[in-house]
Amino acid sequence: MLQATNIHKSYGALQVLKGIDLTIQQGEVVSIVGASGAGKSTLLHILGTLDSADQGEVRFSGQLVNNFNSNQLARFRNQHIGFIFQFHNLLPEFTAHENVCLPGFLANTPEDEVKHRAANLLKMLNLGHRLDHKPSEMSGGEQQRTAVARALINSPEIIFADEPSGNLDSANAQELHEIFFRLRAELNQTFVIITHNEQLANMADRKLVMKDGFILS
Ligand SMILES: Nc1ncnc2c1ncn2[C@@H]1O[C@H](COP(=O)(O)OP(=O)(O)OP(=O)(O)O)[C@@H](O)[C@H]1O
Repeated sequence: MLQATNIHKSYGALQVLKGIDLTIQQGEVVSIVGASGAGKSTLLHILGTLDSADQGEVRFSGQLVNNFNSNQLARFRNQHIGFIFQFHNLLPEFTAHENVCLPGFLANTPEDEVKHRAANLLKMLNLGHRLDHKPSEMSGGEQQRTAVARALINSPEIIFADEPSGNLDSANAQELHEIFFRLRAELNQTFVIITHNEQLANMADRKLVMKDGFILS
């Protein structure tokens, strides 16, 4: 469902990605590991259309996104891609339910449908009792699970996660990792996950090791 070909990216004289080829199938959980500075986040941002490559192509289900303008990209991301970052980036003045609803409203999905779906997702992630809580009224694990629900609200084809459990204690990290695999089992959800957590990296269907701008395996 995702195909990246010959991706190159430099920042000034620094060549960060030197020709990455990568294909991700629907329902796969793929982890990306590698030393700090290896280019993992840069690659994830390019795959997720948050940044553009200097050279190479990114296709989703055959559709080339390289030439999309910024409005087209924003719409494409909102409808097809979910993101989870190390820090949840929830809006502090909104409740968990409102935070999850927001990308659904931006996609112009009918309001009732969005609200119903957001509540169901939060319940599915064991947050049925936290719908009306603001981020500051939730634990770190609950905040991150809310971010997972937000990533799922528009039924994305793929979710990109950058160090999703990097800010969690081991019990919450493990719960989050189990959720990823439950979502794959129940929804055939596709994930590409950058992680320094060895357990998560090894649970994935494929573990990609990045070094010096290339994928080693
Ligand atoms: N916007 C930018 N401008 C200049 N250099 C950048 C920029 N973004 C990243 N870099 C550099 O590119 C290299 C790769 O960064 P990247 O964040 O992709 O690495 P990473 O493998 O994700 O590292 P980490 O595990 O520490 O998050 C680093 O040397 C970084 O300093």
